[in-house]
Amino acid sequence: MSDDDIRPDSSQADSASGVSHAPLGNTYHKGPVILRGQMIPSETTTGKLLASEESTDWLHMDPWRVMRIQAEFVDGFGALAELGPAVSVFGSARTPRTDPMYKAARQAGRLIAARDVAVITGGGPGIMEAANRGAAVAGGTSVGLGIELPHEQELNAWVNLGMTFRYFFVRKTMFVKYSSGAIVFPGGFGTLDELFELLTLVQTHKVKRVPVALVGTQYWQGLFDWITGTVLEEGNISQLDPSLMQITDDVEQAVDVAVSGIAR
Ligand SMILES: C/C(=C\CNc1ncnc2c1ncn2[C@@H]1O[C@H](COP(=O)(O)O)[C@@H](O)[C@H]1O)CO
Repeated sequence: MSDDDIRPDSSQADSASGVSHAPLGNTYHKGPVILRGQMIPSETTTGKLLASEESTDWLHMDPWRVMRIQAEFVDGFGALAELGPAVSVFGSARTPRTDPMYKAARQAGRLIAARDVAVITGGGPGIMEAANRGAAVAGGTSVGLGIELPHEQELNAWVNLGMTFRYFFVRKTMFVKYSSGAIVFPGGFGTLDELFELLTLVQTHKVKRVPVALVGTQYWQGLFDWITGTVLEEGNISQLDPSLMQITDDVEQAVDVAVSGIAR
């Protein structure tokens, strides 16, 4: 029975005489609530649902946004729940295909896939494309978790399991939840955001330790020295924290580090 069904209240009817003793007339059932007489609404719930609306302001309000965020979590969890072991590869969206780091990220994707581990990237160009390419060509699972950006961008052509997110924080949850390790290639703010998100969650024990390999000693050493020097000396991190990441130029070693968190 639908929640807006109107039916006579048979408990009030005298079946012998056939005379209805429902002094207030029909009973309107709204879930567990009954309404009679003047309390019966002129519009039904279904009627309201199906009515066309003049204003679409609600589309841009927080309660509706919360529903969209929920939907994004549901779709993400649904798409990735059965992925199996995976490693995230982060790095610049701007790395040209001719750059040695593009080649290195491709190699990383291939080596990760060869270990039967899925590769997860942001699904964009540059390092992301290279890692997806290496994984897909090697016959592996090549995941792209894209982000809706003002200038429309497709997921790169080497993604074989992809989803595009509207919200950065939902997408970042997916990276953290579904990867057991990460390889970080040279990159800009996006890459640094992904690296520090991971390190912060590990440092604060929100997630268990995730091995992180940084590829490119020349690129990362300055940051690492500043962290282990100034940041540590000022007492803003603990002694342990710098060991959460390892820097290398050797892609095979980076893959070893990243997959070391996967129980076999
Ligand atoms: C800037 C350009 C394209 C952006 N396209 C992106 N698509 C998917 N994911 C992206 C994109 N840009 C950034 N990201 C995420 O951040 C990391 C790279 O950011 P960076 O600032 O380039 O370091 C990356 O790992 C993604 O997850 C024009 O080509």
